Amino acid sequence: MSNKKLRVAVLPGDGIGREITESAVRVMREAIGKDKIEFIEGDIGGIAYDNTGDPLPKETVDLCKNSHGILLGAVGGDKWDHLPGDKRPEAGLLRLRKELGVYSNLRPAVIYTELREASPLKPHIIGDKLDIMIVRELTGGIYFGEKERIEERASDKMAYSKYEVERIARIAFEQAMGRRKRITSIDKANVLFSSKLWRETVEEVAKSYPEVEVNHLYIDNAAMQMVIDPGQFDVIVTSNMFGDIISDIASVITGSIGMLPSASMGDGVSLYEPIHGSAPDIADKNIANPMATIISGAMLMENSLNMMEEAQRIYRAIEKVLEAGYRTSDISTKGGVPLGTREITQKIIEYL
Ligand SMILES: NC(=O)c1ccc[n+]([C@@H]2O[C@H](COP(=O)([O-])OP(=O)(O)OC[C@H]3O[C@@H](n4cnc5c(N)ncnc54)[C@H](O)[C@@H]3O)[C@@H](O)[C@H]2O)c1
Ligand SMILES: CC(C)[C@H](C(=O)O)[C@@H](O)C(=O)O
Ligand SMILES: [Mg+2]
Repeated sequence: MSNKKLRVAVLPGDGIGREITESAVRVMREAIGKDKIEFIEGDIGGIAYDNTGDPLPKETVDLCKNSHGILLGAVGGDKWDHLPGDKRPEAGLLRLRKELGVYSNLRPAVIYTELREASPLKPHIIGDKLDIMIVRELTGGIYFGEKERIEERASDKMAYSKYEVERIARIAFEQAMGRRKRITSIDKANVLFSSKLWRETVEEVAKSYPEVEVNHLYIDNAAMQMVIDPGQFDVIVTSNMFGDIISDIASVITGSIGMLPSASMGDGVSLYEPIHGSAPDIADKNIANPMATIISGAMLMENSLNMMEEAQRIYRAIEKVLEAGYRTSDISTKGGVPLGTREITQKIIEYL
């Protein structure tokens, strides 16, 4: 990237996407100081299909590749569910991830002390601390395998190469080295060939990290363990589909899916997005929780713009807003009147 001015691509997408990205951009602008960054909008998902016939127009890919970081809202909605597979909003997002080569998706699931009551789990199950880093492989596996539909039979191939598993395993081990040095690799090696390769490869990479304790779980047991004893997890490394599922479970333990951000990285520009979807049931009502997107924006500033201090101000402001008792409706437990999307955003700005 040779541009002098820092540029962030903003892709609102569908449903609550516009509301939550607007919130994040407002907070980022305030934290950074005006005019230091240009935020340029692009279309993706259903809205892009409506405007151009393609859920990922070439202009959007060009914009992303010419930016220092990308902030995405969410894509999808009933309106586009009837479309053929490659025209669906979700296909636009998958193609973007693939085109950018962002194979490593980091999904930190952290429970804020103030939100313990919002968790569906009992306090003694949550324990003292919940701080899990889910490392999800993002550009391979069943999402991108050969697909076939012949009349009443359909298939999706789940394939992984050793190279793909090795590179994501290394990312996970590096994460673990900076944390509590414990990795849980999740697979289905009792049934799937691709999982057997996954497990063998993780074991091989583990030899270079003797300080890290490695544990393997099958996905079905992992889903149960996440609910009965989430405190056992430090870093989780897993494939594309298992990571998608286990991160939704982890998110709700933290109080709401509206709290979980993500960073997707590869060798080029990185993509930041909340882990939740376009939530069509609450779109345009000013009730969506914008915090996952705001935290994703802060991660973008930290990792892609080298603005560590400014990002820290955002993380702290969110903590202070929660400490002061402000909530959106998805995390509101005490029967008070929850704030709307715009109003909680304003509070976060006030606490910066
Ligand atoms: N990354 C993405 O763009 C992404 C991720 C998941 C789903 N989707 C798409 O989104 C659409 C809806 O999918 P879904 O309903 O299965 O999942 P979803 O994550 O959109 O919603 C699940 C539930 O969580 C709630 N929710 C989600 N985000 C919230 C927020 N920020 N604040 C408060 N509540 C929130 C919703 O209201 C809903 O009740 C589908 O078209 C799906 O394909 C997109
Ligand atoms: C919308 C969909 C393609 C996407 C995924 O499965 O990766 C979403 O669920 C996510 O978690 O980001
Ligand atoms: Mg998902």
